[in-house]
Amino acid sequence: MPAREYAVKILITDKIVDEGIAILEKKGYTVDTRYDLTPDELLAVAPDYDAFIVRSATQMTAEVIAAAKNCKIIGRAGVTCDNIDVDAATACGIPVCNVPTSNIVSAAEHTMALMLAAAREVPAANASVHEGAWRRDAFMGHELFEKTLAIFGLGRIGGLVAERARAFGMRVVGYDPYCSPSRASQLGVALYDDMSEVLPLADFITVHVPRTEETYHMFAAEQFAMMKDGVVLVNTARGGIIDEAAMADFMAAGRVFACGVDMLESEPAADTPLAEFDRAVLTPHLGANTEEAQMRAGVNIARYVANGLEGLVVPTVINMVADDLADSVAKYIPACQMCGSMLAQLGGDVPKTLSIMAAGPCAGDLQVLSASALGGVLSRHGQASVSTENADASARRHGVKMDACASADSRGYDSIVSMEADGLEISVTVPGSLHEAHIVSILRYRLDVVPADHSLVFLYADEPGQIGRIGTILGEEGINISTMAIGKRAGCHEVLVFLNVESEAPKEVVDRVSDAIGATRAWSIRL
Ligand SMILES: NC(=O)C1=CN([C@@H]2O[C@H](COP(=O)(O)OP(=O)(O)OC[C@H]3O[C@@H](n4cnc5c(N)ncnc54)[C@H](O)[C@@H]3O)[C@@H](O)[C@H]2O)C=CC1
Ligand SMILES: O=C(O)CCC(=O)C(=O)O
Repeated sequence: MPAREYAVKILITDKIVDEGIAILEKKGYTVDTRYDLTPDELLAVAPDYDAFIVRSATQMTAEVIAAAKNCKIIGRAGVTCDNIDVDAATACGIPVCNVPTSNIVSAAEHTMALMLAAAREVPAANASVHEGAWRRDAFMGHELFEKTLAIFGLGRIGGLVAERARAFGMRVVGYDPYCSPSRASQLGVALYDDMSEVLPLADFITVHVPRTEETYHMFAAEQFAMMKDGVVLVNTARGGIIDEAAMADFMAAGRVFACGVDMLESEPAADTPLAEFDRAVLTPHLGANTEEAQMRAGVNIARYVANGLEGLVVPTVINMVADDLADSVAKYIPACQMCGSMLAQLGGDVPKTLSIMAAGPCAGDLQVLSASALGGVLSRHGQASVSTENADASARRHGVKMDACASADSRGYDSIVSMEADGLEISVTVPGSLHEAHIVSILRYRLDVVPADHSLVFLYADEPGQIGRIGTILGEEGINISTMAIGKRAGCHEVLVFLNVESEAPKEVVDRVSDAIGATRAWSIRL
């Protein structure tokens, strides 16, 4: 990264995981965490910051955004950006990005938890036992098996709920005017065009639509009147979609058996009419509150915000060009940047050629992968910001001839990107949802390593005792090895050792190791 003239400051106003904060601090940003700012305090400090990271509690109003004169990006560590005035940000030229798949599994699982808890009166039964009672007859619940579940909103979370409900043996029907019949049929959901046709069919109803003008009080007295007696409703989407007062009336009348509600109309709030019902299972916006979702959200939003500050491609910008980039491509952006940076360090100069070959779902946007790889290559040579818009011009300016192609051979991985710069090769794959890039081949030596900030790479003859020599010298020099991977290449008597080290090894140390093991090549790599 080029030296900065002033401290770039990031304000985080809702708690994200420490791992996310560490990513930003490692890049040299000043990170302030202020989790209890009042709206007025936020307005007052807004001009001081280059970037903001929020979850759902902070209101990034038009006024705050206008005050944030130095803001270059706003990151939402979650899915929904309805607490950010996105139009105001767009008008100010500020990209807003999110992590759209970070918490969807958690939200879907919370939906199932609420559905089961409501159907079996788990909270009330639990409370009674805590009070010393043993009232088995008081709690007679309902099975999910062979019941009809109506899902309103068949997007990311609605789709995951459909899969889970089918595993419980439920019949699943749905209403979503924007869902294609083929998606519904893939999900095993009978799709209806009219909400009023669906309501009388359902034993259970779950809501997964955004809160918009169209969906506000989408479930009001008129809709409750169309539902089956004894229906169970779940809302983990947004408050206000269900009219709480109407639902309370139908619960009081015994027409609604129970409900599970994660999102109240005004948040934070305990003054809902639902609070008086034991069979109203209420949680304080916990859909995304799992270790796993928060790790994905915090780590990935930190990476995206850093990208935005460095002028690199931000895969999940919702108000500008990179909108709607599939997660399968998005997670390869930092991976390609990292490999580009490694290739530039292996080659020692800007390469004359840079070829990208991608296989699997990541091949869905070769332009983005190429721009990211070039960004990594050029970050070592004075140009930090490469986007899809300026990639061609940047390549021409630096004399890099680029090409990219998709391949049908993903070598057994879900997706893989192989890149070659002047004949030097690196292949990377990014399994799972934590976006951890694994190098699976360097210079055609096969291995599996997640590179750290500092690493050492040696090529040497495969003879007994070599690893011991390396370890001894690094130990003597006070350099701790955190991980080690050995790469082999068919028919080659040399091996490649890749060592992640906890601090940068000075050149004299690298030379000392090289001499001791007779290395034919040695590199010290910094990411
Ligand atoms: N409880 C929590 O912590 C969390 C809640 N959420 C909420 O869950 C909801 C769903 O999120 P995603 O599945 O990621 O969104 P998504 O955008 O993938 O899906 C929303 C679906 O609703 C459909 N839809 C829009 N208007 C509709 C209408 N009038 N009638 C029926 N369908 C309509 C859309 O076509 C789309 O398929 C959002 O409201 C989001 O804010 C998301 C994450 C965590
Ligand atoms: O934990 C959060 O930030 C809220 C999650 C949420 O509601 C969302 O991502 O839309």
